[in-house]
Amino acid sequence: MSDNSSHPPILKLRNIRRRFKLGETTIDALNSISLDIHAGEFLAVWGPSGSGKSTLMNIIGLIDAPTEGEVHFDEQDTRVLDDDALTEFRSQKLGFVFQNFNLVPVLSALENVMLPLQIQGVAEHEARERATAALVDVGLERFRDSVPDKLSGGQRQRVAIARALVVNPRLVIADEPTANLDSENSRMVVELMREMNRARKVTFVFTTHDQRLLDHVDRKILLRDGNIVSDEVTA
Ligand SMILES: Nc1ncnc2c1ncn2[C@@H]1O[C@H](COP(=O)(O)OP(=O)(O)OP(=O)(O)O)[C@@H](O)[C@H]1O
Repeated sequence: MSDNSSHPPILKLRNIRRRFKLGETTIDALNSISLDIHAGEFLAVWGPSGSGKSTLMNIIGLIDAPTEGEVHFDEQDTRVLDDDALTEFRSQKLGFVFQNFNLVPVLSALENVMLPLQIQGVAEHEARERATAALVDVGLERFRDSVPDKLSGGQRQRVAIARALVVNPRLVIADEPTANLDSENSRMVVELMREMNRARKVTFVFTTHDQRLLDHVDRKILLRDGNIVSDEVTA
């Protein structure tokens, strides 16, 4: 973990509870979770299926709101933000990487990477330049005109990482980024994220079941039954 604990955290969660109601049944997906994420961290959340990893990532990504508790992002208490403000906040400050890549199939790699910039209202020529630079960074410039179907799984995930990074987000959230990749592509994707973290100080938080990915992290948080059972700094 980088030694920046004197700076305010990017993300501060306090006493987060997330409860789902399914008819008569209540599911406590998260119970009183508190944690801080600081700039520069490379952090994994792991734990068994159903332990609350995706629920936690949705709350960190400001996609879902907790039933109880506080989420502060860059010292902003997100409870006071309305839906439009939250959408704006997400598009400016967060990058997302998904296990299924979530690329738009009819768009080229370059157009996929341009999308978040266009959503922000960045002019076409600037969006094109920045997206091209992001594809160079992930080593895929020569595939800029290829649609996702023509790319391997590992290449698709690298396009998705370029798309997440092109907005210079404060935090990149990756939910099981290697779940659909073979071991060689998983290794490449992890190394790429690690390189972006070390060289560019990009802050990553991701979920994983993959022990090889856990070997590369600075900090790992183990969830079980919606509780943090360990929060271990390994670097
Ligand atoms: N939208 C929802 N409605 C009802 N229950 C939900 C909802 N989302 C999650 N849950 C429940 O909350 C608990 C935690 O689920 P979550 O998906 O966060 O776990 P997970 O650790 O990400 O699991 P996996 O590794 O299988 O993806 C589970 O019992 C799940 O069934």
